[in-house]
Amino acid sequence: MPADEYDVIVIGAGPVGENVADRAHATGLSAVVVESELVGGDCSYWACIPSKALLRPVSALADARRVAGAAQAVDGGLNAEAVLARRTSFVSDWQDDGQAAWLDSVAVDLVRGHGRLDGPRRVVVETPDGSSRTLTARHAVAVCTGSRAALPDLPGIVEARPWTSREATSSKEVPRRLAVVGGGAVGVEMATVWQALGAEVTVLVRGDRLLPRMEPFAGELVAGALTEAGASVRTGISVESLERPSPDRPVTLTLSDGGRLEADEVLFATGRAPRTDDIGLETVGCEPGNWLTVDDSCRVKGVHGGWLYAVGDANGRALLTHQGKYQARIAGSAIGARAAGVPLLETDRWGAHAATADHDAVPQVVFTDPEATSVGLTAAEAEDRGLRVRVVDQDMGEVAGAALYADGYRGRARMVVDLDREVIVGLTFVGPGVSELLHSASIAVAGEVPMDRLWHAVPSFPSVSEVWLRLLEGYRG
Ligand SMILES: Cc1cc2nc3c(=O)[nH]c(=O)nc-3n(C[C@H](O)[C@H](O)[C@H](O)COP(=O)(O)OP(=O)(O)OC[C@H]3O[C@@H](n4cnc5c(N)ncnc54)[C@H](O)[C@@H]3O)c2cc1C
Ligand SMILES: NC(=O)c1ccc[n+]([C@@H]2O[C@H](COP(=O)([O-])OP(=O)(O)OC[C@H]3O[C@@H](n4cnc5c(N)ncnc54)[C@H](O)[C@@H]3O)[C@@H](O)[C@H]2O)c1
Repeated sequence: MPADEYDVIVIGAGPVGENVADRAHATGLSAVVVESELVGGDCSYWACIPSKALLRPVSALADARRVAGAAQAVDGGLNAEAVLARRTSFVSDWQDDGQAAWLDSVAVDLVRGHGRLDGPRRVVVETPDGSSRTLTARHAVAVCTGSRAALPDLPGIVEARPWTSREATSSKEVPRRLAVVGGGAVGVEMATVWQALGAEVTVLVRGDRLLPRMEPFAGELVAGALTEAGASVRTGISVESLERPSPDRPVTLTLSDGGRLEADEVLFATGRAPRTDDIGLETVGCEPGNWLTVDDSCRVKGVHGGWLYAVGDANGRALLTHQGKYQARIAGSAIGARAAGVPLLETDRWGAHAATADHDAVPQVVFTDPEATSVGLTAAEAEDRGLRVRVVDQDMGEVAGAALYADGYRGRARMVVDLDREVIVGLTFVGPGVSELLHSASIAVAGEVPMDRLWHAVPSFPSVSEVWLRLLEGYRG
């Protein structure tokens, strides 16, 4: 085989690209990954890892403060310098040697540079030294190029040099005043961090609540906690223009209610755009710049020969690392099976080559204090799908394990049950320490465990997980 011919070419070495290559290689195929920045992707250096490294000290301190006896031992706030240093250590000071070595250890080749499709099964890489290298794939090319922050087109936004998620997770200084635009996961997590590190934070939300994709009480509890921590959360308001007279001066936002807000930095946490605009999609009959539409094996629809895959953020199905890695496991094995000429792929619902969970069982933990977690459908989404549901709510403060976990525990849970199938289709837990509870809910939802059988899954006393018993009792009456 000539040196630059592989069975599989992966464009983008984020967590998803790494996993597609590894899974395809595990089926006996040769694989190469093309990466233009750092092996490990946004997730490792400017998203999940640094944000969680910054958030963990916030919740650890808050947890201690909520337990009499331990609270008395806490006599100060966070040490911002140490928190930022911990973050920097978790991102290996933005060096990717460790992750590049991992690729090597699983026998996946790495080509550094910007990859672009150049017709069917061909990728041209513009390498850092300005030369180009052509790779050809015998079986498949997987686009795993991720997403970037989407900024609204507002007057003055370029001159304002706003923070995106990249600056919000990598800043080495705490701004005195930070305006956060957007109340999704990035907005609330970063507001939590920077407020706790000493910034004066104002969150500007154009809708009526934070975390609009979750049950309404999630945003309400997180907004309440942010406000108690000293942040200002303003709903029903948007930014109309920005003005920063010079880079070293504050930025002034003009708001939709006619008011103005001055800040030292402004973070736009207003969603994501696919990195599919400059990857040669036009050479294979696809429209550049869009989320790539795929089937459940992550194969791009409408491409002759079925050799092009899009996995992870690039397909827009669920912008989460764990969900992208799940898709990567499915796509990697589907590529392997197709290459081996396996006639029937298991593409039915919950089959080995179908990313069914993307539709019905996407888990998410928003690592604010309190944590906001969910899997499956909200009550409103279930009703939109025409399901006949029963909703059971539970105040988590009434659960003995929760009361022991934190004095005055505040949290809430909601279970959404499909009455026709007698299975749970959605679960939401909001409260301190609930992130580790979520996987039990994912198992119930993805496993479609019957309500009658869940009755036999006994949660330990006195743990926070006894909320399960309360929800099931509420359902059975
Ligand atoms: C602030 C923040 C916090 C988050 N926290 C979480 C969290 O806690 N949990 C969670 O599950 N998700 C979280 N997410 C979402 C998560 O970061 C993404 O879902 C995940 O990074 C997607 O992985 P990916 O491999 O598809 O893309 P990426 O991680 O973006 O990787 C794509 C890679 O492709 C490379 N690339 C792009 N174009 C080319 C090209 N033409 N040639 C070569 N290489 C290219 C890029 O350089 C990059 O390395 C967070 C997101 C943000 C912004
Ligand atoms: N812990 C986690 O799992 C985690 C953490 C961070 C990010 N993420 C993922 O990363 C993705 C991106 O997060 P995000 O918070 O940037 O996006 P998002 O889409 O979740 O939220 C963006 C918010 O900004 C609002 N918005 C959009 N344009 C606006 C404008 N011009 N003015 C004011 N508001 C505007 C939207 O209405 C939305 O509520 C999400 O899909 C999220 O799941 C996950």
